[in-house]
Amino acid sequence: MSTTLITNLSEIFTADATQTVIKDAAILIDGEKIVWIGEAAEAPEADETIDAGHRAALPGWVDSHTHLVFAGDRSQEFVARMAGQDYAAGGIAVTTAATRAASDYDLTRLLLGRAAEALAGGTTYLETKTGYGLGVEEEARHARIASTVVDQVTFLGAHLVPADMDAQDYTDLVCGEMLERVRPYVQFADVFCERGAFSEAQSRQVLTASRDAGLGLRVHGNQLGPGPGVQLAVEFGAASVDHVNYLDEADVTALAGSWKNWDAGSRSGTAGTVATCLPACDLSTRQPLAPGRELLDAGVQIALASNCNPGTSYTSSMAFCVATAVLQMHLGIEEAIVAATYGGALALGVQDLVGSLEVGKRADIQLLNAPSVAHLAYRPGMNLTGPVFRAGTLAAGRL
Ligand SMILES: N=CN[C@@H](CCC(=O)O)C(=O)O
Ligand SMILES: [Zn+2]
Repeated sequence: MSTTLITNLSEIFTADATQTVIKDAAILIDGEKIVWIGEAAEAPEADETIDAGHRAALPGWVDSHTHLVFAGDRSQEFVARMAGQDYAAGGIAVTTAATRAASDYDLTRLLLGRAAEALAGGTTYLETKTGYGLGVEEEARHARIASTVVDQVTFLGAHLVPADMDAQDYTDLVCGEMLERVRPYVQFADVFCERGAFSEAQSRQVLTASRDAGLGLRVHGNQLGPGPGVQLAVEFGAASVDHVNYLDEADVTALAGSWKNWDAGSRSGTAGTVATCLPACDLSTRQPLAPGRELLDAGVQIALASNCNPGTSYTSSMAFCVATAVLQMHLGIEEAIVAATYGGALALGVQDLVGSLEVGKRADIQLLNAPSVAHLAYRPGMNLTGPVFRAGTLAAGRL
C-alpha cells in the first residue's frame, strides 16, 4: 500500500473523545486508513505529499437521516407553508405518486445526483430511507436501488398509510411481506410514530417485527407534537430517535437513562438511543428547533442530520445544519461538528469506522476553504467545502 501525507493543514479538528485540535498539522493515510496524525513538523516520510494550502481539516460528515429515493417536486407545498399552512404527513403521498411513476433508471439517476451533491458538501457516509413506495413491490424496488448507491439503507414502509388502505391492514403488510422483501437490502427499520401517521400500538408492532427480523431500529418521533415516539425508541433500544422537537421531562430523562452504561470520556460501554436533531427540517416546517443544548446537558448523545427530503427539508447541507445548531440551538462549534460526524456514526452504529479522525479509522476527511473550523458558523451560508477524501481517495473538490 502506498502512503499519502496531507500536510500544511492550518488545523485539524479530530472530533475524537477529547475533541483534539492540532495546529499546523498533517495526516498520513495508508490505503483507506489514517495511520498518523500530528504536527506537520513531526510528520513521517510518505510516498506522496499533498499540500493542503493552509486549510482546516475535519472528519467527513456522517448524514444519518435522509429520504433520497424520490421523484417529483413539492415546492408549491413549501410556498404554501411559508404563507402559513401547517406541515402534515399527508404530503408524503404526493411524492409517492411521483416516485411510483419513475423508472429504475430515473430513480437511480436522481439518487446518484443527490448522493454526489452530498459528497461535494463534505458528506462521506450517507444513510437513506425508503418510505415513498408504500407498497410491497415499490418499497422493495426503492430499497434495492438505494442499496446500490448509499452506505446504509433504512426500511421506512411505515411512513404513511396509503389512502386506499386500512391502517391495521397496512401495518400488517409492512410487518409481513414487505419486511421480508426489503430485508436483503436494509440494515435498519424505522417508523413514523406521529398523529396522522402510525399510532403507538402500530409503531410497537413495526418495531417488534423489525427487531425479530434482525434489523437495527430507529423511530421518527415527537416531530409535530408530544407523543410516545421517544419512549418507544428507548424501550426498544433503538439506535436513534429522530426529530425530537416536542420533548417533556420524562422524554429527556428516558433518553439520558439509555446512556447510563456509556462512558463519554472514553467513548466505550453500551450505547443508548441517539437523539437526532434535524435543524434544516425544523426551519423548513416552522417547528421549534429540537432542544439539542438541553439534551447534551442531560448527558444524551445527539446527532445532527440533514433529513434531506422533498417535503420537509430539501437540503443535504450538513454545514448549514452545523451553522444553525451553533447560531440558533446554542451548541458550541465543536459540539455541533461532533454531532454531525461522530454523533451520526453512533446513530448508524459505525463509530469504529468513521465519524472522527483517529489512527485506524477510515480516511474520510474534508478540507475547508478556511483557516479554522469555526468558519463553518462564523461564515454561515458560504460554501466552504474544499477537497473531500473518502476512504483515502480524493472523491470531490479540487486541491
Ligand atoms: N416525518 C416524516 N418524514 C419526513 C418527511 C417526509 C415528507 O414530507 O415527504 C421527515 O422526516 O420530515
Ligand atoms: Zn425523516
